[in-house]
Amino acid sequence: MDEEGCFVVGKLITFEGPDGAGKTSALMAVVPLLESKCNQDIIVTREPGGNPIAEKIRNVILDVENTAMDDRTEALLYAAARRQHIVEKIEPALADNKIVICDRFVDSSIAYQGAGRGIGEEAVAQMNLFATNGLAPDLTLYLDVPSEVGLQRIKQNRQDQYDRLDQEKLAFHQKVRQSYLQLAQDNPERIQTIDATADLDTVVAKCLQVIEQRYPDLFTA
Ligand SMILES: Nc1ncnc2c1ncn2[C@@H]1O[C@H](COP(=O)(O)OP(=O)(O)OP(=O)(O)O)[C@@H](O)[C@H]1O
Ligand SMILES: Cc1cn([C@H]2C[C@H](O)[C@@H](COP(=O)(O)O)O2)c(=O)[nH]c1=O
Repeated sequence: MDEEGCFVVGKLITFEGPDGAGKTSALMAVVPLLESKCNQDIIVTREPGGNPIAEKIRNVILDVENTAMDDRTEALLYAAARRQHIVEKIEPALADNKIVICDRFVDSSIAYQGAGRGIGEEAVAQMNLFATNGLAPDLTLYLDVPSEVGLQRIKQNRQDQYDRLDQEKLAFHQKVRQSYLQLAQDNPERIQTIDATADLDTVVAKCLQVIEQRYPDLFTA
């Protein structure tokens, strides 16, 4: 049940981590494996984005031309995209008893805008409550890598897709990672940390194991 009294029956599972941790790669490999064993429908989505309005906001946020963007404007845009995504896509899917697997959610705002930009993690968490109306993930897989490793992966393999946040200095990404580690420490039930320095197959196997252990009833033997 959310704070407006809507009945939420599905599950929201989020993937989090610093840039280049391998969230998208892991998620894309995990989902077909889950689908082959799971009794419930699964939808995959991402933030910022996930629906046409939020994808437009994503383009504004990540545009390397937008060097003048104020830190609070950035935080508000992420939250605005999130609100639209929740209302249009996440809540209807949860109400329809689906499993929603989302590449990033509020923890990203807390780590990147709260800690990375220095707005304050508590302030960003509070501001996001307005956007989420209390909707929170049931389970979060936090893929942990040292910032240098994540940035190196992006530099090596994805330089053509460098966005405004990827361009930030190492110190920014280190603050982001420290914030994620603190979030994981403060929310041990919800957030499961996965060592993402391992090879992709190992990371994928670990993600599957965590999900299956948490929700054994969803899977056929
Ligand atoms: N476990 C891994 N070991 C080595 N390289 C990896 C691993 N996982 C992903 N990669 C590579 O690292 C790069 C970044 O991966 P990916 O885009 O999945 O990360 P991400 O966490 O989604 O990044 P971002 O948040 O910046 O979008 C890709 O080129 C991918 O092939
Ligand atoms: C949701 C969200 C994301 N970010 C940052 C993290 C990344 O650098 C970019 C885009 O994400 P992707 O994984 O590369 O697709 O946006 C953020 O700073 N705050 C957020 O709330």
